[in-house]
Amino acid sequence: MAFVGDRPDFVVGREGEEIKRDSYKDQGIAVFTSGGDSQGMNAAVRAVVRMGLYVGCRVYFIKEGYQGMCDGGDNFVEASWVSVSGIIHKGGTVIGSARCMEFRERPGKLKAAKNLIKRGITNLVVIGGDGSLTGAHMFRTMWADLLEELLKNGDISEAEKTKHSHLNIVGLVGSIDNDFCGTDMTIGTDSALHRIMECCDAISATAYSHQRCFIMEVMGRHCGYLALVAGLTSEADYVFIPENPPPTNWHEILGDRIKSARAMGHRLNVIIVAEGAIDQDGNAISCEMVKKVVVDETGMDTRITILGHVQRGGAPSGFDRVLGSRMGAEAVLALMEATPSDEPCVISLAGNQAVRVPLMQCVLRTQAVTKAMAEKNWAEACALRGKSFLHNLDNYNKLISLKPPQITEDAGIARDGFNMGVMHVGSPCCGMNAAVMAYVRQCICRHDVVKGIHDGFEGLLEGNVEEMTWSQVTGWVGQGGAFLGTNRTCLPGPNLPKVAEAFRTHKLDSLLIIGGFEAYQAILQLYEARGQYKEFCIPMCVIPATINNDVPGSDLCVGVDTAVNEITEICDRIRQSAQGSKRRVFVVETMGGYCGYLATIAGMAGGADASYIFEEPFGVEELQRDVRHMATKMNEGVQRGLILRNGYANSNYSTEFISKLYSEEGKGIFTVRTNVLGHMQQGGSPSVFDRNMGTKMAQKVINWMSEAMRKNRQTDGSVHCESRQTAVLLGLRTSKYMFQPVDELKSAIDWNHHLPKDQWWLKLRPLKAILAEHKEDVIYTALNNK
Ligand SMILES: Nc1ncnc2c1ncn2[C@@H]1O[C@H](COP(=O)(O)OP(=O)(O)OP(=O)(O)O)[C@@H](O)[C@H]1O
Ligand SMILES: O=P(O)(O)OC[C@H]1O[C@](O)(CO)[C@@H](O)[C@@H]1O
Ligand SMILES: [Mg+2]
Repeated sequence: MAFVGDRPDFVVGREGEEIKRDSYKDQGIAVFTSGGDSQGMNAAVRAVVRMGLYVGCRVYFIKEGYQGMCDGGDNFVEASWVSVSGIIHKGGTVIGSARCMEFRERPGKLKAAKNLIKRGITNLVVIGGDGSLTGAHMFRTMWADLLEELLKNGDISEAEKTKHSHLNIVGLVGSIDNDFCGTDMTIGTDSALHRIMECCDAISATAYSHQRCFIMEVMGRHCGYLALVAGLTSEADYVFIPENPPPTNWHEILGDRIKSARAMGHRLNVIIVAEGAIDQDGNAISCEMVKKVVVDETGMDTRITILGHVQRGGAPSGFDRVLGSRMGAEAVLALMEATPSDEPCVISLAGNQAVRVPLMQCVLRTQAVTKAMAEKNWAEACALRGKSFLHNLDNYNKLISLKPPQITEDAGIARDGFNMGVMHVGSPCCGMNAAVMAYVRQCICRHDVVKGIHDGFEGLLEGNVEEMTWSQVTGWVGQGGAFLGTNRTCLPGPNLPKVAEAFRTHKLDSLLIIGGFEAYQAILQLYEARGQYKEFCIPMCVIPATINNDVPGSDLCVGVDTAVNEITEICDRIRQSAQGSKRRVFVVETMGGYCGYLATIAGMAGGADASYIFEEPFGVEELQRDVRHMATKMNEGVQRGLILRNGYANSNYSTEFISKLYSEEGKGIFTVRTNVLGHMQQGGSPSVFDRNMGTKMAQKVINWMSEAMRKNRQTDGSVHCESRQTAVLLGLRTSKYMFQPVDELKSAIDWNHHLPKDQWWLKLRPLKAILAEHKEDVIYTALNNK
């Protein structure tokens, strides 16, 4: 979705057609949430309402899911712009949800159909899990038949039947389980993982103190996604999931694993059990059973913690708020663009893109997983869950198999492998340690030697280099900052001879730099100096890791997700601080260098009224317009305003200037307070996404590095390579990880501001504006058109 050329009151739908504001005047849309609630449902509801109003529809809530649809009456409520104010940060669903037996049966569906027809509603946005969407699919399949019966019973007229002959349905997958085939992530899963990870971190602390073994049950009646990802990102000793039951002798394996870990000096063990875990025969594996095995096999002091509904509660993560917002807006456009011959669709996430996938296809695939599990075809069940599931499973198995007992530090690891350097360049960020941990362990497994270079190039020049060990990186995945130390200012360029000498001294066969824009610059400088220094003719790679999200060649950097969450949470708290006080506007300054990603995405997640960034030039006109807009909102009952400003947005229109402007112009209407967030954005506990991304990227680099070193091994055993394909950056582009020569990325950069020329997220800004917009007469100009 984007604005069209110089006509900002038009948006373009996904298919390229123009949709004018009010182009669907008086169409009726209803939105409802169904099944288990999930964090982010409110963001989706808000987006459906506001995008629906933008295109001119009448929007209705159906309260309490299918139950409300069957019951009718007060459960149908017309929505307004204000009715979804102040809900984006709330967990659960403000319009209520239910599991409804009545709707499963024909009489229930008849009642629901009649209630819709009587209100002229034939456009539905269903937000729910696999069950809710399956129900929607059945409802639509039976629609013509239901209408026939309603007519026969005299419940509707012939005219009503003709007018409502077609039911349009678009589904949004809202469920913490991530069990619906066809989307990478369901709305709520990321937040549930946040909750689980907070608990894992907390449990680990008490487990450490008492040297205990903890068995944690996480949700997922039929799906092991939550357990799997939680296990991977908390370095759990064992994970039980339904799709991939453990070997029949799991009792012994589990016992041995725990005993070996203790022999290595580990003070604690964590075992994660999915609620729906089963064995090879399909029998449930409960926490009690696992506890008995642990106690019998090891005699360990063992405790069970069942997380339960805690996982579905609490504030949604930044990711879920943005996901819900994007999906909700896209659902409205999909409904409006649908023709009677179109199949109903589900709005799903493929990489960074919102895409429309046929509902029926997703339902059938989701049902196929159930069938595969019933037939004990585990490989098929895992494959049907999708690429991301398989990837996590593979990663988990590799990390686990990397752990003792197979490999111990004193087991005589061959020292004739490659010497692989790893360091950080740039500012620290969350997820860096996870990447180092995964890299180190897998190198050791391949019998390579990892040279950990402390404090970037400064450390290298000072000889601060050590061989890294297995146990050294235990527990690193969940830790923020950069244990290896990092340095932003010392680049190799001015010190090439000394850097070359250090490469020689440490006999480096490859180099991985995990860091920000400066990490990219460093590898580029080394690559460009290959002609003078043969020491730099080794495979080199960058993993982009910075909260700025300004590294070329990658849509996302490690560390960004944690920063977005930090900012989003702080904004929630800042806004809440003004509860009960008079109308107030907060001006919040975020980090990001020249990149406006954080201000934009955290602004979208926090429901900000405006966000000022360098990429979208603004001047007095825009500022005046926004101040007036804020005043209008306040006059109409909105109590608090939130303005985000990226630190480098404009050197003249500083944070202080903007605060003063709002203050002066808002006199008598609202007061203004300023917050400069600073380094708290870099800190905190790494989000699950960043832990996972760091681990995943390191895994990919290992494979690439090993192949590059092997291919370029000389007869004397040294490594020598010159091609541009051997100095690369690993980036996430749309939904693919790609190794791109650093040299090729040079032309994709605005070197004056250290920014990629093409930034995918800028296309989200018009949506952000629509969702924050209030008055009909306020027309936003879109960035893309400037
Ligand atoms: N086959 C079906 N036919 C009609 N309605 C269904 C069907 N399956 C589910 N529904 C309706 O959807 C509701 C929610 O389904 P379910 O309890 O499976 O939750 P869900 O949407 O899968 O969410 P989650 O699993 O995340 O809690 C059911 O209570 C029922 O009203
Ligand atoms: O709230 P209820 O009905 O107990 O639902 C619990 C179930 O909901 C889910 O969390 C999905 O929302 C399942 O994983 C879990 O088994
Ligand atoms: Mg379900």
